[in-house]
Amino acid sequence: MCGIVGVISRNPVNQLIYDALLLLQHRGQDAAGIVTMLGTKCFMHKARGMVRDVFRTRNMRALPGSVGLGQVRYPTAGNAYSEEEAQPFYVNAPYGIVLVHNGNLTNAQALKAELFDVDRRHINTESDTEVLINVLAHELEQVALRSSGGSLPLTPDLVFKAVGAVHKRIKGSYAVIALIAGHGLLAFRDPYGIRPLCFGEGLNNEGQRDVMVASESVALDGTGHTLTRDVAPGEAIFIDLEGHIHARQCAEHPTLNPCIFEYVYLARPDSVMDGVSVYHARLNLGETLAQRVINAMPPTDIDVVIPIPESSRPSAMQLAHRIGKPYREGFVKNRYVGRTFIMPGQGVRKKSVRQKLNAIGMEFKGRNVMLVDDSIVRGTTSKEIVQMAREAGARKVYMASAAPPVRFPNVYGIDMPTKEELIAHGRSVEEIRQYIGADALIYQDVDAMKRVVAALNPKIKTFEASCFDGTYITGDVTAEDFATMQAQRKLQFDEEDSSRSRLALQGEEAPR
Ligand SMILES: O=P(O)(O)OC[C@H]1O[C@H](OP(=O)(O)OP(=O)(O)O)[C@H](O)[C@@H]1O
Ligand SMILES: NC(=O)CC[C@H](N)C(=O)O
Ligand SMILES: [Mg+2]
Repeated sequence: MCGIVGVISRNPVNQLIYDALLLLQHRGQDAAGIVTMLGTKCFMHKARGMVRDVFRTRNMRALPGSVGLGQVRYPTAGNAYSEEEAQPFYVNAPYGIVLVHNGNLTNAQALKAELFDVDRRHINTESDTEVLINVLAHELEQVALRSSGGSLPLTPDLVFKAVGAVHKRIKGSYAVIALIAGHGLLAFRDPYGIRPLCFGEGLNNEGQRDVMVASESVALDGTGHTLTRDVAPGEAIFIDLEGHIHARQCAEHPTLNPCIFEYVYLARPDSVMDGVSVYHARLNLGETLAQRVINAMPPTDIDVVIPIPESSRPSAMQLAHRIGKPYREGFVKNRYVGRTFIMPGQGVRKKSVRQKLNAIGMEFKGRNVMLVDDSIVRGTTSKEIVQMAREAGARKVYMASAAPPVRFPNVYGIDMPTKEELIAHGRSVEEIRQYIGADALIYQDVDAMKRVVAALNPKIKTFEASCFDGTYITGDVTAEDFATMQAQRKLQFDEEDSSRSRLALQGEEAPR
């Protein structure tokens, strides 16, 4: 996941995009970027780091124009430390296109070769987003050329035809926002609806209408926009420079299969995604988890329920309510340390858990505590936290996870490319319990998880839940694709690790 936003307005959009990116910061902490457009000229600033560090006043001043887009990046392809791979990406032909992407292409390497050999386009980074923008550029060029040799204006109809052709070539997950210079803002979502995308409208200070497209509704709410609806799977929305919204279904067989991990962990609880309140989904997960706890042990064995901040709070609260035990805040989160799961590299993640969370002794001393987390992925957080609870004087430390065991790699935009890194891969629940050092470990059930989230929107029949059930919803990820993606990520990790070690030897901090 990454956070993406695009705006068409009649007033400058630099501050509006900045504010929206801050609201999407939880979706990517590694790099941030904004492009604005004045006339047909694009202005770009992007760099590694969090939004507040990337944009200084001088950078904001250099982003004029009333149309623009932005991204916060959580890398799932290519190199986390490369500034070049920060988004937006730009190509100069046709028209001049800038693009931001949330998701992960599963056929990026094959497309890269095809773009070079057949379309005569060179890809200069390891980013799948650079592949995506080049496929879109090529297809736009083709539809423009086919319509009277490119002499006619680029109409929404032609843009939609190009998106239809893009859907046929690229595989995997993608929510995309692109600016076509001199024409407008294009947004589209993959035919499986894996990654989220929504749009809405608002009135600016002069009473004029803005249109905003974003990954999560929280970006619209927080900037004074009203959610119109989600972009449908396979659908494209084209907003022309007058602010008129054109929409068309561009995929042949679209189906809605939102990534269930968005509801578990990725999204902000105050967002509504594909008609489901993320907060409500987490309450429901806490409710069914409570039933699993009751089945596993008498609640009288538990003195207190303690969440592992931040994302597990709604589930832990509901669990406590359901089993009739007090909910207490036993860990304080340092608000200046980001989300550990989306940090690149296991070393930095591990160090960050202790920097981020600290125990309040009185909530643990002599008590049997039930710790609740939203998910256990690599086990980095739970192993440290169980130990911290013991150090704080807990008598028994039980652990419950609002998500089922994460046993399979993800190829659709969550950075867990290899099964070996997952604590639940090849281990029984009892073995995981021993590894994290808890006195009991209770997991959510896969079917119950799907059932209680789907209950909030009857239109959702299936989820992309591959990391829990091993079913890859696009159905076209071959063993070779897996191997290519894993090898490519491993190569990046090795390069990143060796550059970290080199810097450490020189007594310098590795870039973060
Ligand atoms: O088993 P692990 O590999 O440690 O991953 C799972 C943990 O990582 C996430 O927390 P994170 O600190 O990223 O974010 P949060 O503050 O939103 O909970 C998640 O909420 C779990 O606590
Ligand atoms: N998490 C994402 O959406 C990542 C987008 C893209 N695959 C990148 O690595 O930059
Ligand atoms: Mg957490």
